[in-house]
Amino acid sequence: MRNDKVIQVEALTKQFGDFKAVDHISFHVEKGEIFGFLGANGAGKTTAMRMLTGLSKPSSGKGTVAGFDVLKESERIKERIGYMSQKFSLYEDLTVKENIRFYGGIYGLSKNQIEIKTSQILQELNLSEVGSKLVRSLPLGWKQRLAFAVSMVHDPEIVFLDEPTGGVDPNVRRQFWEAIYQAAELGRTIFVTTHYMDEAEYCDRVSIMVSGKIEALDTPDNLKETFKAESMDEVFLKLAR
Ligand SMILES: Nc1ncnc2c1ncn2[C@@H]1O[C@H](COP(=O)(O)OP(=O)(O)OP(=O)(O)O)[C@@H](O)[C@H]1O
Repeated sequence: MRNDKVIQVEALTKQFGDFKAVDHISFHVEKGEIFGFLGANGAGKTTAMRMLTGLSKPSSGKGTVAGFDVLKESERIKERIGYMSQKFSLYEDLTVKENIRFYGGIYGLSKNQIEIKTSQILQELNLSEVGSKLVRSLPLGWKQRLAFAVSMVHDPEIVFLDEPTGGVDPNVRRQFWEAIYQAAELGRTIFVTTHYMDEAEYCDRVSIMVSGKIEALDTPDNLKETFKAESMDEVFLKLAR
């Protein structure tokens, strides 16, 4: 892992009226890192992620994502990142191939690049046989893997995953995590929110957000040691209750 900071923020804050949904968070993420972003419901994860992905303007604070300023260069940031939301954005009424082509087009890939990417993704995901099927007909786990691949169609430096594995069983989640590891091995940085504490164990480092603030940030092993806990589940319960 090289020591490049691909995300670096200082005192980043988002205020809705008098309420600070994100309250002066400061942290960095290194290139190729799998960074877990944890917190109970309503802790402020999605709000923070929206600021990091250029979808929402911070109320105060500063920082860079992929080398661009979160306050002034949100459009540049969007070009350099991938994003997979909780309700991932595949079109159910389009086929697998059509979805890949559509997003390739959105990200400005040439026709040729789109064709190459399409066969690459279908092959990597073992989806060649269902390329012409409607996304609607695929099992949820396949859709999640496809959405992840599509979020990287433009070779982004950082991929933001917002609870990417909701609703599928542990086996299917493990397969998804294999895909995450593969992407990280290629030097891609992964920023992932999850409610599953076994997934937190798979991350290089984990931050835990409580009421808009980052209350802890370290490797899973160090967090367990610091909080005298057997598992990340216990760490999370001690902090976020
Ligand atoms: N546009 C908004 N206006 C006012 N309050 C908001 C807005 N967006 C979010 N909030 C509030 O900010 C807080 C943090 O919400 P956020 O969605 O970031 O939490 P979260 O950690 O992502 O939760 P979850 O895990 O449920 O997605 C919540 O109390 C929410 O009600």
